[in-house]
Amino acid sequence: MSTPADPAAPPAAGKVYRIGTRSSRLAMIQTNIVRDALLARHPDATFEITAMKTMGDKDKVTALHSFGAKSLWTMELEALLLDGEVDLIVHSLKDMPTQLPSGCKIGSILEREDPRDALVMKAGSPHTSLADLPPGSVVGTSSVRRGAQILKQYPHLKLENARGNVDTRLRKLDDPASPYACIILAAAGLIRMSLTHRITAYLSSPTLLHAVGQGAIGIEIRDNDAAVASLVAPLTHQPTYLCCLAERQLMRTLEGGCSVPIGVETKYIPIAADGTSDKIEMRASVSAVDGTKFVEVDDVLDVDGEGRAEEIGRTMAQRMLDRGAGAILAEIQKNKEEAEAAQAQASATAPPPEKAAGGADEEPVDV
Ligand SMILES: NCc1[nH]cc(CCC(=O)O)c1CC(=O)O
Repeated sequence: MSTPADPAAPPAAGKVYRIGTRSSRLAMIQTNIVRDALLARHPDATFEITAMKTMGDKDKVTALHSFGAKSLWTMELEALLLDGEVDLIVHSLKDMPTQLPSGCKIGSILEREDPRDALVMKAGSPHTSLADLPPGSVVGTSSVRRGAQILKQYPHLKLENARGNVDTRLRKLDDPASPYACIILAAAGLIRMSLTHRITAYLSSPTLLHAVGQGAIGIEIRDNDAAVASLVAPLTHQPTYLCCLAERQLMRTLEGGCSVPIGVETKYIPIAADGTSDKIEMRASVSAVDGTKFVEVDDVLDVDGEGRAEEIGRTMAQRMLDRGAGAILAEIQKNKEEAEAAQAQASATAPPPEKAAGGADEEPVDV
């Protein structure tokens, strides 16, 4: 993969580029950000948006993990990309698997929106923080990363799944009949959807480290398409790009094929022109699902191009493994396999469950 560098020749006037995306409201907003940025640079070109519901959008029942969870939301769009039906795909970077299919690559990562998680209280709640909530209060989240870190600090709170897109989750939260005292969402999604007023508090370390890639928009392209590579490269925000490469390499080194509760925070530290390297500060954690075990590392390391950025992710992952993260990961993997076996057994004996109405509005399995 080459560093997104500045531009080659502009596209021929009148050229048509097709942009693939999921059709949720947030995905469309993010796709419009990319389309507008491309159009501003290439007013003579045409950018068409192809929005689709993906398998993950349509089937809310099938055991997600048995399909390799995360790729459910990206693989059909990637098939369109590889077939030449679209020329680029706009994703929330945090929903992109760390291993892309062969023939695909990241062409650009745009400047990150606020990467933190956000606490959203039920409408009319008198509470303003997690610390404020009485014992037994229900936090709505389907993310093991969010759940584990919240239980670690607030073991007296209860977790309940809260699925659906951002609008759906807010509606469920505010329903007086729902059990939720609050939900946790990515601040970036709320901000981009003009829902900033719903943010009760921003959460960050030591309470909650965000997901790998959270808040960033990633553009996926064909790895042999030099024209589209040079079209999208100028949209890259280099500090975001390097931080996200480091985060994705951390995850790739730790996960061994399955998604696990990894939290991360990175900060890009540019150094004045004194000859020293820019640096990335990275803090990362792995937690047991119930929050009882926890490994965290934090350091500031030199970054100099994408190779060094990935090296930072690998180094920090190795330090976590040296400090016992492997045992936590193995336990999570074992629990996952047992749950899948139980599920397989249940679906072999029970009639197939009805498919939920679902829709383009569903967001991916939470991370
Ligand atoms: N899990 C789904 C998802 N994927 C990206 C975002 C928000 C935008 C982002 O983090 O870039 C969300 C919703 C959320 O977690 O609240």
